[in-house]
Amino acid sequence: MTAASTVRTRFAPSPTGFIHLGNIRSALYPWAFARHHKGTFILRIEDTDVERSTQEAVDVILAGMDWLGLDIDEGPFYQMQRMPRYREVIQQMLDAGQAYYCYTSPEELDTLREAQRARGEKPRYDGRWRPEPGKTLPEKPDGVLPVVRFRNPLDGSVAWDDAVKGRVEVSNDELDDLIIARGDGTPTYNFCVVVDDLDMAITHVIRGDDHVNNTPRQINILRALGATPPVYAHLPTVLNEAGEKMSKRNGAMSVMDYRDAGYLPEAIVNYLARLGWSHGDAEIFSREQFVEWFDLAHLGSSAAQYDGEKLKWLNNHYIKQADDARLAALVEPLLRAEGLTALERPALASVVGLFKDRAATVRELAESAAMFYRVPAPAADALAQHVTDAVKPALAAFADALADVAWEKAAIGQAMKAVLAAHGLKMPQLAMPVRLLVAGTTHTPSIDAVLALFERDTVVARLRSAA
Ligand SMILES: Nc1ncnc2c1ncn2[C@@H]1O[C@H](COP(=O)(O)OP(=O)(O)OP(=O)(O)O)[C@@H](O)[C@H]1O
Repeated sequence: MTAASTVRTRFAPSPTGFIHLGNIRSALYPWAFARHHKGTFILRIEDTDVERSTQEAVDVILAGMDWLGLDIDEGPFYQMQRMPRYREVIQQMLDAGQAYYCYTSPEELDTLREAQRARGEKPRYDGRWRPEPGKTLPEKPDGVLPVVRFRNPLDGSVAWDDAVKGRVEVSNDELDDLIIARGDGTPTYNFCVVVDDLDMAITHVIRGDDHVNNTPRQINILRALGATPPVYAHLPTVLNEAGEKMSKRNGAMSVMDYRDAGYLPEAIVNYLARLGWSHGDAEIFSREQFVEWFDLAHLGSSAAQYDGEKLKWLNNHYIKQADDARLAALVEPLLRAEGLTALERPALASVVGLFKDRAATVRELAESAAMFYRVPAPAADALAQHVTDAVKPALAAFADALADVAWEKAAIGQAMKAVLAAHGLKMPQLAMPVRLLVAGTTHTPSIDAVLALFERDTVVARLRSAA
C-alpha cells in the first residue's frame, strides 16, 4: 500500500437546520484532499444535540453534498448510534486512571469561579476531585451524579503544526480537566469527536477554525488513548457580504437555495474551491483540475469574503458552456411553475441556446425563455413610446413581407432591412416595436434570431394587431 492511499478525511456537520456555503466548503476541501490522494472521505453526523438535531437536516446535508457531487466513501455515521462505544472508552479511561469522577455541584463551581474572579484569576476547575498520590479526596456527597473528567496533563504544553496556521502551542495550565461525560453518563462533544476520529482512523482533520480551541484538548485525549494525532488544517472563516461570519443565525442562504435560484453545481464548486485556496492565478477550472491540484499548502490563512457578483460571473461562464438540452431540462420546471405548459414550439433547447450567453442564473434564463410561451402583454406606456403612428406603416409592411419569406434568421433579417430602407427608418425604430409586439419586451437578443424561433403565423398576427 502506498502512503498516499491511507489518507482518510471527514466532514462532520451538526444537523441543526440547513447548510450554507461556509459549511459546505468544509466538506469540499476534505473531499478534494481525499480524492487527490485516492483516499477515503467519510461523513459523520454530529447529532448529539438532540434538541436541535433533526432527520430533515440530515437529508438536507445529504442532498447538498449529492447536488455538488461530493460523494461519500464511508458513512453517514451517526454519533447518537455510537453511544455504547463512547461509554466503553470512558470506562476504559476511568479504569486506566486517565479520567475520574467529579462530584462538584454546579453551585460549588459557581462559588469557585466567583472566588477566582475576585482574585483576578481566570476561572477554571481546581482539580479538587482529581486523584493524586497521597491526596485525600473530599467526602462523596449523597445524591450527586458525578461527571467524568479527563486528567489533562498539568505540565508542559500541547502543540501541533497546523496546515493553515503553522505551529500552534497551548500551555497545559490553560486547559481544564475537561468533562467527558455528564452526570447522566452522556459523553460530551470533544470526547465524541476524539473517539470518532480515532475509530475512523482519520489522518487529516480539515475543518473551520471555529474548532481551533478544541484541538489542544482533543490532542491530549488522543494521546492518552495512545493515538498519534492527525494532521489538522483549520480553514479560515467564510464571511458574508456584510463582513460577518457566515452563519445560520445571520441569514445565510442554504446550499439548496442556490440550486433553486438557478446556480449550476460546477459553478458553486469552482467558486468555493477559490474561497480559501488558490492555484496560481487560476479562477476557472473543472472539478477534475481542482482534485488534481488541491493541496493543503495553498490554503489561504485569512478570512474569505463571499462575493455574490463573482459567483454570478462564474455561473454565467458555466451556463454558457452547458449543453442546451441540459439547460432546457433545468428551465422547464420553472416555466411549468409559471403555468406555461405548451413548451414544444419553439423547442425549449433552441430558446435557451439563444439566451444562455447573457444569463447569470438558470432562473434568468427561464425568465427570458418565458417570452416564447406566453401571450405578450406590453405595458401601455411602452407601446405608446415605440408603436407610433410614424412606424405603423412599416410594421404593416414588415408583417406582409414576413408572410411569405423563408422562415429563417437570414431571410427575416433581409426582409427587415428592405422595410427599413423603404420607410427611411433606422434599425431600433422598427426593432423595438417589433420586440414589444411579438415578445412583450424590448429586451431580447438579436431580433431576427428571436423572430425565427416564433411561429410565422404568430409573428404576423401580432404585428398586424398593432398596425
Ligand atoms: N462561516 C464559516 N466559515 C467557515 N467554516 C464554517 C463556517 N460556519 C461553519 N463552518 C464549518 O462548517 C462545518 C460544519 O459545522 P456545523 O455543522 O457545526 O455548522 P455550524 O458551525 O453550526 O454553522 P452555523 O454557525 O451556521 O450554525 C465545520 O467544519 C465548521 O467549522
